[in-house]
Amino acid sequence: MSEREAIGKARRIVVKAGSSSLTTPQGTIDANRIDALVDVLAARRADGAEIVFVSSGAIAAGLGPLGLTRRPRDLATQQAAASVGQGLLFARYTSSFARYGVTVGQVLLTADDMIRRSHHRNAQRTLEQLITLGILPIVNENDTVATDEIRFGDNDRLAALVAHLTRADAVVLLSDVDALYTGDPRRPGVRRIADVHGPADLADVELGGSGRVGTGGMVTKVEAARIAGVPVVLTNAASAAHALAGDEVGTLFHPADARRMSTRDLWLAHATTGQGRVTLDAGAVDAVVRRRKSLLPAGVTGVEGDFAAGDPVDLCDPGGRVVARGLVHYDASEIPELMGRSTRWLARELGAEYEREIIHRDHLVVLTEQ
Ligand SMILES: Nc1ncnc2c1ncn2[C@@H]1O[C@H](COP(=O)(O)OP(=O)(O)O)[C@@H](O)[C@H]1O
Ligand SMILES: N[C@@H](CCC(=O)OP(=O)(O)O)C(=O)O
Repeated sequence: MSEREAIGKARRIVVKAGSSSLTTPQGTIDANRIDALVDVLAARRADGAEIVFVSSGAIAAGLGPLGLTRRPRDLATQQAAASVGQGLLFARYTSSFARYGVTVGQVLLTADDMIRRSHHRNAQRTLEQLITLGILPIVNENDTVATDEIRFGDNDRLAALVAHLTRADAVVLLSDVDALYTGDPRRPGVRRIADVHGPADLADVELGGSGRVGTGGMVTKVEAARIAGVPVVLTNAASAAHALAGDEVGTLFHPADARRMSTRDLWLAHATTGQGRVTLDAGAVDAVVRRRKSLLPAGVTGVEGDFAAGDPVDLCDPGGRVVARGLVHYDASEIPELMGRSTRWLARELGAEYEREIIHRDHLVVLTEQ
């Protein structure tokens, strides 16, 4: 069975729709296009598939009601727009799916829900239970409380992580462009790419930025496809039915072997940015990279940046190359005093709470093999 055929027969599918496919240029929900997409999802569901729908559009749908004509730059206004828009969007989905007797459940995730083990299991359980109960989950980032530091920012990678969480068989990304092209399709002379098997197929592709209301453009879609671990089809909302049927539309990204990484590690590696850098001596690099140990204060030789405990930070070898990323247990300002010290010394001199690692191995992902 070809991968296209497998998508046509997939049991569980994550479908993600971008803001531009769901909202009008005036910053309101586009009821007609939402209904048309719901028609397609309901039909595939009636065919026996379990659909998990990742819907963007909260910020874009909140612009009109807030009297804004373009996506705001500042976080507080984005949060306000998302708060208004998410409610409107979900109300529309509720009534649109009700036409088919389908009940929908809203799942708003924060990045923390992917990394903290307890939250991660919780999100997984919630999604699984919704599906078991025959409810169609509609997922978005909880933009109203997300902050710039720890935030997915784009729903393409969120969709890939949801595919891992729900053990989906395929992902369909619906955008305002019908496929990946060799360059920005707003420019002449570009060619559609039908299949992507690996990085070599992308070597000459110019991955441009987003459209008017989207986030991330092609870069985040390619990244999502890389980490999904299952076939990913990229096309536009008008071709959704064909994509779900396994027809030759859009671009098919064939899966790489990403299944071996946990969702949490994938998130750390691909969906976070280091908020600072911690430099390791050679022994610590070996411990962290090769032996997969926690990072102890004794192996740290330098610290840069202004991060807080819980933030993702990059770990660098003595030459300055990033070798791992992890969630740090200390504020940046605390580390100079701990550097080079044994945990026993720290516990004796500073108190028992300083006996802990700089980064625990469970909160650490290696980014390069040594
Ligand atoms: N190589 C490319 N192939 C296809 N589209 C591209 C490419 N480079 C940039 N783009 C742009 O990416 C946009 C889609 O990304 P985005 O606006 O983030 O969409 P969405 O809201 O659906 O997530 C398209 O409108 C297109 O103009
Ligand atoms: N969570 C945000 C969407 C962010 C995003 O990825 O947007 P898009 O590129 O349109 O899929 C929102 O609902 O506005």
